[in-house]
Amino acid sequence: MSAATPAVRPLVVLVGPMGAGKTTVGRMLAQAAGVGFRDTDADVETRAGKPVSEIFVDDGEAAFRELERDAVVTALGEHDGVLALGGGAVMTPAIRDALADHRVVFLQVGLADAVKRVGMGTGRPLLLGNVRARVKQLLDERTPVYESVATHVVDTDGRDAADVAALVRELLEEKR
Ligand SMILES: Nc1ncnc2c1ncn2[C@@H]1O[C@H](COP(=O)(O)OP(=O)(O)OP(=O)(O)O)[C@@H](O)[C@H]1O
Ligand SMILES: O=C(O)C1=C[C@@H](O)[C@@H](O)[C@H](O)C1
Ligand SMILES: [Mg+2]
Repeated sequence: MSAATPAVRPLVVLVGPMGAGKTTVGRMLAQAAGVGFRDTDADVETRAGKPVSEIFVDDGEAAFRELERDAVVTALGEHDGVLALGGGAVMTPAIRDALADHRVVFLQVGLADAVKRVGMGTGRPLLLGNVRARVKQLLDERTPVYESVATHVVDTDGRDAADVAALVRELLEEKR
């Protein structure tokens, strides 16, 4: 009889809106916990050979969402550290299903802090135009979805990224 191979799974999956700090906090948390960090936006960019903003322009959002779905499902099955998802990943039903028995932390951010953090950068194609209005619309549409997949919620408003990482770390320790 062969010994069962334990399933590889992330220590924690970070979800939340653009500017919540999934990438920034995720990196800090992984370093502090001594585990690897992986970001599905980066995985998609590697696979496509171009930045997310170019995928949206050249191939469209639907093509990006397909690449994202494959990247998330793959990473959930092979990464055992901190995994950050793209801000809109939870809007894909197959991704929500795949998150079902994982530890998922929703990094919550309000409109004012989110707008401050994303600034006027051009790397986020869904924010082109009126940044504040787009962020508000996405927060309104997506907040219930983040809440539905989350096992934990951490409020990041008014906290710097290191404080948020420390809070998530405490939460992971508590659950051991
Ligand atoms: N808690 C925080 N306080 C202040 N600034 C922050 C905080 N977290 C992240 N930032 C800053 O906000 C910007 C966006 O953060 P980051 O790229 O980590 O967000 P994200 O959630 O990964 O967004 P996306 O969904 O677009 O990938 C960065 O400039 C980062 O340094
Ligand atoms: O919120 C979103 O839909 C997105 C967030 C980013 O992480 C990227 O995945 C992309 O810019 C789309
Ligand atoms: Mg990110």
